[in-house]
Amino acid sequence: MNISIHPAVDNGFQPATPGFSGGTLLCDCADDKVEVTINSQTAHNHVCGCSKCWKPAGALFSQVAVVSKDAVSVTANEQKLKVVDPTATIQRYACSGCGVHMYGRIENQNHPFYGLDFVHTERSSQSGWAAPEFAAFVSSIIETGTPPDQMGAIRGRLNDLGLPPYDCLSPPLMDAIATHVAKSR
Ligand SMILES: N[C@@H](CCC(=O)N[C@@H](CS)C(=O)NCC(=O)O)C(=O)O
Ligand SMILES: [Zn+2]
Ligand SMILES: [Zn+2]
Repeated sequence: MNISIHPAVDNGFQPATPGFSGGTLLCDCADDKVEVTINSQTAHNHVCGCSKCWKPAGALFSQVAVVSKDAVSVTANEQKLKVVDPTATIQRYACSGCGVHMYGRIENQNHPFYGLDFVHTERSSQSGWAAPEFAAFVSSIIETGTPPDQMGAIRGRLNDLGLPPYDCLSPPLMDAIATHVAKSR
């Protein structure tokens, strides 16, 4: 079976470039592209199988990383951005022309990841971004139509790519969330 996880990982991927300090993300519109400038390297890059994260056509997973919200600014055609689901924890700003999600922001100041934005660095023409490290919300791809009997092969492919599969976030991130909850009690 030919499994396409995501175009940015299907043929392997490069490690981050030391000292890389950011770049620009562009939407998929032919004209008047939305541009988001990121003045920093990203962290915790991963592929996500959940139904809410933006996936390129044909991909089973999204690729998404975090970066300080202070490093993120919309530098062209901001008027095209719309929040996909205002009730979601992550406010995902999508281009109303092409549908590409340009950044996601958490407005709840009590959330463990408050202050971090979610970005898809494959929308950048620069190389040097943080490489993906793991696969999150893997079982969630069933919710959007993947037959359950393909999950063994998909988890195997993720392991082969060096992206250990988890059905929520990775253990270090789950520990960070639990630590935040424990401290807030
Ligand atoms: N099984 C659900 C999982 C959704 C989910 O919890 N996604 C995670 C990873 S992105 C999350 O933190 N979501 C917060 C949000 O979407 O605002 C789905 O596929 O829709
Ligand atoms: Zn667009
Ligand atoms: Zn997700």
